[in-house]
Amino acid sequence: MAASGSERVAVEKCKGINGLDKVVLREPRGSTAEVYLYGAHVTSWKNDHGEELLFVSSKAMFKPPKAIRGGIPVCFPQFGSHGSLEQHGFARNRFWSIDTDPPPFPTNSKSFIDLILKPSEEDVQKWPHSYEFRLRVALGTGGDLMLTSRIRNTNADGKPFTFTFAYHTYFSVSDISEVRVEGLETLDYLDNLQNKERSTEQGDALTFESEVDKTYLGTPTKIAILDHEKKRTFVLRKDGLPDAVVWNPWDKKAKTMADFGDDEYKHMLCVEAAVVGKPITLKPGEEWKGRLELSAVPSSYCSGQLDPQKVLQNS
Ligand SMILES: O=P(O)(O)OC[C@H]1O[C@H](O)[C@H](O)[C@@H](O)[C@@H]1O
Repeated sequence: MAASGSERVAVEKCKGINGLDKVVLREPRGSTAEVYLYGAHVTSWKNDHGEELLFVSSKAMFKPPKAIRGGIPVCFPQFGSHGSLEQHGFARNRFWSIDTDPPPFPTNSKSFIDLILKPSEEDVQKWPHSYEFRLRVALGTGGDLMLTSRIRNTNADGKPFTFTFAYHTYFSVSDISEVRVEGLETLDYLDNLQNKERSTEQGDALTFESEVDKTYLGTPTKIAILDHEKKRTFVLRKDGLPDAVVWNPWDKKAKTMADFGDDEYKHMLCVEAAVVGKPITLKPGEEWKGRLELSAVPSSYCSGQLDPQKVLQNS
């Protein structure tokens, strides 16, 4: 996959913070992404101007067994506290391997990496199942970031297993109070701050003025995050991931988190493509696929009026 001559290498394996292995993806026009093998964790996604699009806390530890605070943690086999396992499952704090011989999987990107996670003996004690979890991280021409998870039940005892899942994406935003999220209006959600009580969202785009931790159920495949100050819109497209979690800890919770700066809540928003409401069950031999595609586009802002339909259609 190495490019020749003056071209930059599309996929480079190197050492990251604290000597942890990471992979750098580069796309010819200049976009980049970085993935740590620890957690198969995307920690950076930059556009062709070199601007960072993901939030990673200045206090993130990059120290196993703590998951990295920011970027895109992968939550599996459990999202949040929806089950008896540790919060968000264990995939985010396991060492993944590079999958040198992945099953055929078409791509038109030259800049991608395939990672794989299989259970250790210790994992089997916690979750008594055998599986192969393959994650492909790819940078498209134009700089889109694409994550595809393929999870296969390889149980030899004939038993199915059930899981919940999320790509826990931390977006970098200029100022949380200037941000709107479109695509989740009028949907039902579970309010994680109210014992997962079910409510219905109002008709307006979401805006933020306090702590939020909601799981929206059965969302459209496209969600937009509009950053007015940056004049940037993130567009999430998802497949196989019906739900979306929206999280910002705000000031009080921020202060209780050792790996998160007191004021950093102003510059991040998590919008997480997820499967929570109806967990996935796989029989032995069956495979599930969940795909997330992120793009960042300049947003037009005319005299205080953003037409949500236009933003969603044009992107
Ligand atoms: O601190 P973590 O385990 O990484 O979780 C961070 C957050 O993740 C999700 O967004 C959950 O909905 C929140 O309840 C949780 O606080």
